[in-house]
Amino acid sequence: MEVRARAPGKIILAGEHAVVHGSSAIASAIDLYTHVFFRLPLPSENHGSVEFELKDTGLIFSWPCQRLEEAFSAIATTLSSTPISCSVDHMQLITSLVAEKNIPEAKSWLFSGLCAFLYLYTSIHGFKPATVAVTSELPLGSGLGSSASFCVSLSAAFLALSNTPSVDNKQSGWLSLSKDNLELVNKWAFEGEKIIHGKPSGIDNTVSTFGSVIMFKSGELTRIQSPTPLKMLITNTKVGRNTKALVAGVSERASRHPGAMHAVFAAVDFISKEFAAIIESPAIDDISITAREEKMEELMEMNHGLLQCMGVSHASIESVLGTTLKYKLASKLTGAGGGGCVLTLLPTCILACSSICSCFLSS
Ligand SMILES: Nc1ncnc2c1ncn2[C@@H]1O[C@H](COP(=O)(O)OP(=O)(O)OP(=O)(O)O)[C@@H](O)[C@H]1O
Ligand SMILES: C[C@@](O)(CCO)CC(=O)[O-]
Ligand SMILES: [Mg+2]
Repeated sequence: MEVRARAPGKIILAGEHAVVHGSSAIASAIDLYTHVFFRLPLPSENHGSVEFELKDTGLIFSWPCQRLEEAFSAIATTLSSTPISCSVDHMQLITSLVAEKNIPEAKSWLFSGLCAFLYLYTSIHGFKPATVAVTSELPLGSGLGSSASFCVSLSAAFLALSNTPSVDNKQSGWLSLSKDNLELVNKWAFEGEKIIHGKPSGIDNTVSTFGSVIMFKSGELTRIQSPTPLKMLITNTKVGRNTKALVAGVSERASRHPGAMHAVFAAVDFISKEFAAIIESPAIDDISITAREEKMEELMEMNHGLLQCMGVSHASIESVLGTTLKYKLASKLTGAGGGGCVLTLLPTCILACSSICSCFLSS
C-alpha cells in the first residue's frame, strides 16, 4: 500500500508573532509544496524498519522496528485515533532515538524535523515497517511555513493509510480529503509543529491544511475572499534562522514589558482586521483599486514597524526594505523574521510598468 501527499507553504500578510499572543493574523497558501511518499510494505517485502529519506539532502535514516518497540516499551504509549500532545517522557525517548542517528553538525537543523516525523509516525502507525520519502519545493527555515507543510503532508499521508478516509473531490489530479479528515490532519500537524516550534499559534498548519486565504485568531479560522487578485513579491534574504528561538524571544520580551507588548499585540490585531476588510472590499474602478493598495501598503509598513518593536527584524530584512522603498514599494517581513523572507506588495500600476519590475527583481 502506498500513497503520495502534498501540502503547501504559506505567506503571512499581517499578524505574525502577535497571533501567538491571541491577535488576529492573515495568511495565504502559496504554490510551493512539500511532497511525501509513504509506503507500507507487503509482508513479502518486509525490511523490518522504518526508513525515512530526505531526498533534498540525500540523507536516509532508519530505525529497526524492534528497536522502536523496545524503546517505547519504557513508556506507556498506545496508538491514538485522536491527536495527543507529546509528553515530556515521550519527547525524551524520541530525542534519544533521533540522537542515535548522529546527524552531521551542518545538518543539525534537521533534528526537530526528525523528532516530529518519528512522533507522528509512531503515534499513527506504531512500529510497522515503512518507507517514507520527503522532498520540498520550499526553502527551509525561511518564513514560508516549511515546518507546517512538512507536518501537514506527513500527517495526511499517514492518516490516508491508517483507515479509509473519505474523499471530497479531485483538484488538479490530486484527491482532496473530506472536511473531517482535514480537521484530523490539521490537529496532528499542530502536534508536529509543537515539536518544531515550541509554542506555535496553529496558523501555519491551518493554512497549509485548508489552503486559500484565512484570518486566524486563537485557533479559529475565517476564510477570506478577495474579489481582485493581490500580487506579492517574495524575496528570500537567505539568512537562516529558527522560528522556535524567535517565538521564544518575543515571549521573553513580552514578560519583561507586559504593558507595552500588550499594546503592540493589540495594534497588530487592528491592523490584521483592517487588512482583511480591505482584501474583501470590492474594487469598482482603477481609483478604488489604487486607494485599496495604498491602504494595504500603509498597513504593511505599520505591521513591520511593530515587528521591529517585537525584536524580530534583521539587517538583511531592513536592506530589502530599503531597496524596495527606492521604488516606492511597501514591504514587511513574513513568517518568523530574523532573516528569511520579505513580502512586497506589487501594486497594479507597477505591474503595467515591466521595466521597474524587472529592475527590482534583478537587484
Ligand atoms: N522537508 C523537510 N525535511 C526535513 N525537515 C524539515 C522539512 N521542512 C521543514 N523541516 C523542519 O522544520 C524546520 C524549519 O522550521 P521553521 O519553523 O524554523 O521554519 P519555517 O517553517 O520554514 O518558517 P516559518 O515557521 O517562519 O514559516 C527545519 O529546521 C526542519 O527541522
Ligand atoms: C511567528 C509565527 O507567528 C508565524 C510563523 O510562520 C509563529 C506562529 O504563529 O506559530
Ligand atoms: Mg515553521
